[in-house]
Amino acid sequence: MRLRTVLGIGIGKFSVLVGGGKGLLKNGPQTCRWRLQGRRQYSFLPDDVKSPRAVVNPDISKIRNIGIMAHIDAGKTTTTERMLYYSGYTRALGDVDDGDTVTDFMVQERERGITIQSAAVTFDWKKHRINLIDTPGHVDFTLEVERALRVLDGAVAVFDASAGVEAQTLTVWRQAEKHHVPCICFLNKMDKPGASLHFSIESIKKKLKANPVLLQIPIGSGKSFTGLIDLITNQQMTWRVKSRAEDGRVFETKSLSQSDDPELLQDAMEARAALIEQLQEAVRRVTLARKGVPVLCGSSLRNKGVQPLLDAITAYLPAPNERHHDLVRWYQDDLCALAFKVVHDKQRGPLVFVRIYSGTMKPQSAVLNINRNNTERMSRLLLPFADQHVEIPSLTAGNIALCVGLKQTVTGDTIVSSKASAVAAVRRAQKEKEGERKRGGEQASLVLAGVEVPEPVFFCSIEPPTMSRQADLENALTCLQREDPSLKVRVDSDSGQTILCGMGELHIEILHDRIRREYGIETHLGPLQVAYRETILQSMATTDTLDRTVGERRHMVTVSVAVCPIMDSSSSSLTSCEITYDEEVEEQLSPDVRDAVENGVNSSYLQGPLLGYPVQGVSTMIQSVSMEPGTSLAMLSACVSRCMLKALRQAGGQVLEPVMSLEVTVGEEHLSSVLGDLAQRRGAIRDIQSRHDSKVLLATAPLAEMMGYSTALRTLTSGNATFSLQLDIYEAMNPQHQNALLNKMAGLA
Ligand SMILES: Nc1nc2c(ncn2[C@@H]2O[C@H](COP(=O)(O)OP(=O)(O)OP(=O)(O)O)[C@@H](O)[C@H]2O)c(=O)[nH]1
Repeated sequence: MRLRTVLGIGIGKFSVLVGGGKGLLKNGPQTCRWRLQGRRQYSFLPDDVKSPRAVVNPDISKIRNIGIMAHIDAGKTTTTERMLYYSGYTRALGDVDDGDTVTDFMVQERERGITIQSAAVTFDWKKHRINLIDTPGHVDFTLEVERALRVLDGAVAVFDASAGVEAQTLTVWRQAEKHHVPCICFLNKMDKPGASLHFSIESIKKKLKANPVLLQIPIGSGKSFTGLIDLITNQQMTWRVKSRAEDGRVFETKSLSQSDDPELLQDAMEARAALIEQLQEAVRRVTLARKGVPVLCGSSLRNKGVQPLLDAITAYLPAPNERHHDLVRWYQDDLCALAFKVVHDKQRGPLVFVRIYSGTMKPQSAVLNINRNNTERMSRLLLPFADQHVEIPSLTAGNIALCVGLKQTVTGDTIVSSKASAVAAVRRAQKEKEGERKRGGEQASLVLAGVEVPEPVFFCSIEPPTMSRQADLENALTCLQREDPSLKVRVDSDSGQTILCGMGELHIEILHDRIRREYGIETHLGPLQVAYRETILQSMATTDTLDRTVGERRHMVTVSVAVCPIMDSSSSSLTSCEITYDEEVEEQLSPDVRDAVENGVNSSYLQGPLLGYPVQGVSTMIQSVSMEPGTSLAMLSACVSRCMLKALRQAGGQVLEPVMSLEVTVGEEHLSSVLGDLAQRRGAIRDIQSRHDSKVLLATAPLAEMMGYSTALRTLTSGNATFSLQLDIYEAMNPQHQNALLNKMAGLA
């Protein structure tokens, strides 16, 4: 039978009948049984399924804003589902493979069994409020993880214990490091035959360069994995689950040592309690300082180890007031919040997720968006519970909320209560930072750092079914862009076509699907193309003169520019272009003329001379500008642009192509065919590692050669391989491949 996850709406009571050593827990269609065997039984599931309205609103020290992050398929969603179940917020265990989980509520997520957008849920666990964000593992949705980490205080990194650290684990770990987010590691899938505690711990040390603090060891392995020993409390926990149908709510704990002398036992217990407290405090300090990461194990799918993980979240991860957010302290008790995600709701319009850093948020109030310098009215305030939201009267610092009514706010914006409170915060900041105020930094210093948006590597044209739907398509794309800053949309100046730029094949495919389902527009996508870049190989100086008479007016201008390459091939981030001036020229030019010159240079950077791709890694020096009186600024810009094109052409154009790093996990028997295929894709093998009976192949390959790789790999290995692909670097193409590309683009090949 397919179980459905129902939230706490109109729910009847569980009835618990205990008799003759047997328990029976009834819950509508589900019935769970357990047997009492004279040992203590723990069940944290309350009698009722709780409504998200019932979430406790504790002191800030008892709030945990955490994210769940991992490589794709490590089990984040399954773990989150168990957390909601054991904390009493769902009445059935959602299953990603059945497509009925709470947090993967998008149709595409349920169909594909993957997380695409990070979902937020709020629940409580032992008097703590946990605001949890389940983030996607697929590399195409990395920005979702980054956005979530920006506003979290702690994270749980979930591992497949048979695979240890995988490619995307490394990426998300680095993101957590960047935002100084303390982490706990959860070694999931301990029930898999290849699961290994030792292997996983070693890979955490070696690949993440982290210091694992092992808090539990598993009892049994693979199919015989039954529970854990808690190394701090010295207790063993075993889950009496024989089949998948049993839900693991019940597990037993027994003390490892017993004594007959009650007095001695009492003394020992007290001493032990003091020791444990000290130890726990030490583990906590180490975790918060990111000097070590607590490691726990379990199997979410088999319902083992999730309750101790929840305990560890409350014990070791920081409360919001234990994290140092430098920029917000100037607001003191005034409202300061960061918008970290926007979703579009058909009925309610844009819903903005915010993290409140200070002060209190209330519905029916006006707030100031510092980034946009405008005042907006928030109509309602909601508590997120996946796609179900609960209206609340107010929310205090340290929490995550959903705002209705903010129409202009986008991801990365800072929201405060009023202009007056922003000015007061500036004053406080200035007082504190007296003497070291940065140039023009007043406003900027109050804006919380936004989120870095990665460069899209793929693009394709998108067309509505008929021109009459063009406006609808534009509206859909505007909404989708507000939700997803990694989607870029532009209009091709030559063809007039609308172009989508995204992070990968899956990203574009999902967007296409969402436009169809959510906005009812059947669009046509052009072939997926690689986002190349252009640069130059050598320095070049050129002069150009424009002499044109328009009507009565003669426009005459002569400019000289020098371009030179400034390529930094050591990083994947694109080296932006620069504009500099000869000293004497700089002094002569008025601000208007400078703007016109820079417009001309920048427009030439947008479309390179070879194939019309954006130019990067070029520094331009303006050597001279001489204009006859009466020449317009538009003509000046046009002349600069033309001169730049000439200079870039003469400097020898070079195409840069995105090169991806690739990790393929494949059974030994298919290794040679995967290697052979990669050689044909201009792949370069960096390393081949052994992992149990599989091989892990680390390689780089140009993105242009990796189109449709998932289908090719599935065919080559009969579906027995997984891979992940992410941008490594933009690299100069060799002359042979560049010529082939130029011919192809010119329609000659
Ligand atoms: N054997 C085993 N399988 C598990 C366990 N936890 C999850 N799985 C399975 O692993 C697959 C992926 O689980 P998910 O919970 O969707 O993983 P995820 O990390 O949320 O995946 P993405 O969000 O798509 O990155 C599903 O088929 C689960 O049933 C576990 O403890 N043991």
